[in-house]
Amino acid sequence: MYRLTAVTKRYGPADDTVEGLSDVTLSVPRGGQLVVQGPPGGGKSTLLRLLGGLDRPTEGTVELDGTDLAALDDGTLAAVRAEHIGFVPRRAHLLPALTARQNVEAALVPLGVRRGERRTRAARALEWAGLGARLRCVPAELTPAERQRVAVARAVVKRPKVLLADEPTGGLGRQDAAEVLALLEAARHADAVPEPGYVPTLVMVTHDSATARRAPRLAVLRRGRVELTEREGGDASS
Ligand SMILES: Nc1ncnc2c1ncn2[C@@H]1O[C@H](COP(=O)(O)OP(=O)(O)OP(=O)(O)O)[C@@H](O)[C@H]1O
Repeated sequence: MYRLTAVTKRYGPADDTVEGLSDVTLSVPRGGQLVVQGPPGGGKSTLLRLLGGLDRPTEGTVELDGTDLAALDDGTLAAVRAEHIGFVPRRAHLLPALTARQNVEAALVPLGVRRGERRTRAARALEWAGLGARLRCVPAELTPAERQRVAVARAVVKRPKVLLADEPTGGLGRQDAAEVLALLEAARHADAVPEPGYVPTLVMVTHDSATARRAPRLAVLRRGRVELTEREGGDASS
């Protein structure tokens, strides 16, 4: 469960600050879903960076399952990120010399998973992502949409508590974008994921209006301020 309490993030020197986020309070239950929208500069990336422990708030607390991320030292925070937070960026950023399978396996190395298990889990995650026939391809041999699906598999394979996606379909055509979004949403359904019984919390920045309409929770960020809409039935009906 994520709980943000009175979170403000300021950038820049004291005499010339920009507020990326202003007094944001919200929570997302374990296994729940939040879609984030808003105009350019509204604070979406700032929010994701704080949720992902990539940055610390100027004021307020960002708690993941009761742990205040900002109170952790850098080493502990890095370990929490490696184990519990799966991030899908705008562009896949795969390692060009490695195959799709090796790219996915790489997410398990910091967790000390042995090689045989890494290979099995990476293959399973890629099969789940519809890339069972592409395991041995290097990124240059994959389409942009396939590379983005590898990025989703790489985030999911370690069974993180949370999946964070920052405009994961940027630059993709309509059909490809819909497939990547469907994959991310599918990751929340225990029967569809490669790891039985695993349901991550999903926070996703997307401009896709159909995804926003389906989301049990929608946060619109304008000038750092949040407007939250929760749909009746919440995550149960999603
Ligand atoms: N590292 C930084 N240094 C200074 N100001 C920053 C920094 N990062 C973000 N900002 C400012 O904080 C505000 C929110 O930016 P943020 O990138 O979070 O918005 P966004 O909604 O993700 O925008 P976009 O859709 O354009 O990516 C903006 O005014 C931005 O200029």
